Amino acid sequence: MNQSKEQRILNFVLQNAVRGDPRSVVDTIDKYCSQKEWAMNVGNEKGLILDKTVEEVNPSVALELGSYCGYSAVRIARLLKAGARLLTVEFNPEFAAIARQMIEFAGVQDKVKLLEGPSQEIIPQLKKKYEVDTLDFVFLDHWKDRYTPDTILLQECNLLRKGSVLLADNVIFPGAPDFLTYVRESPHFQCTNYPSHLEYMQVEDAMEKAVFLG
Ligand SMILES: Nc1ncnc2c1ncn2CCOCCNC(=O)c1cc(-c2ccc(F)cc2)cc(O)c1O
Ligand SMILES: [Mg+2]
Repeated sequence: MNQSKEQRILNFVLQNAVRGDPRSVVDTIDKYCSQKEWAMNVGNEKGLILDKTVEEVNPSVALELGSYCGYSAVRIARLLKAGARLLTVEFNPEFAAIARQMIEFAGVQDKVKLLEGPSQEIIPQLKKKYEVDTLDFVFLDHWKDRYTPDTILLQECNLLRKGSVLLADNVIFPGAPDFLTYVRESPHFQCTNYPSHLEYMQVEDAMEKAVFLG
């Protein structure tokens, strides 16, 4: 049975990156996906916006929706302080298996817990099953039409506190227009837009930061 693109990305990392070095894993995925096969990692241009936001927030508990191959989980985890943790949620079992191996190879497995399943099932379990009080940082990078319902669900589950930061990928391409409207019109969020480009392409994209005001 021929390999999936995601398996080819993982194999390229296993053969070319440095085990235990998150930066080399991130750079190696970017090298493969810019030169050989496009894939929906957040990429380096938007990745720098992600890095700056994570450094600014310095989260103790972070959530990622949409792990894919683990690129942004590795990118986020490498910046977390001792004792901080990232929960990353992936719906697709093949992607989850690849992401687990990517996280392990990068050496950030002690900081990252990958939860397999749809976000709308996992989010209500975070407090009781995964011992989360509130989330300091949330990276939204899953189905674009889940951004709004899951932002509402996070509030309903009391998982946000005054100052919790949401950062959403792809608000221009593929686009999350209802999410932009929702957070920008809500009195509970203070929003900032970061224009950028679609990973590995010269197509306009952007990230939106939404700070929960309580
Ligand atoms: N836990 C969960 N619960 C629910 N759903 C879940 C889930 N975990 C995963 N999923 C499923 C969705 O996962 C992937 C979502 N990401 C994208 O679709 C994406 C697409 C493009 C893109 C595609 C084609 C183009 F031509 C141009 C750009 C670019 C990006 O940067 C993207 O992030
Ligand atoms: Mg994305």
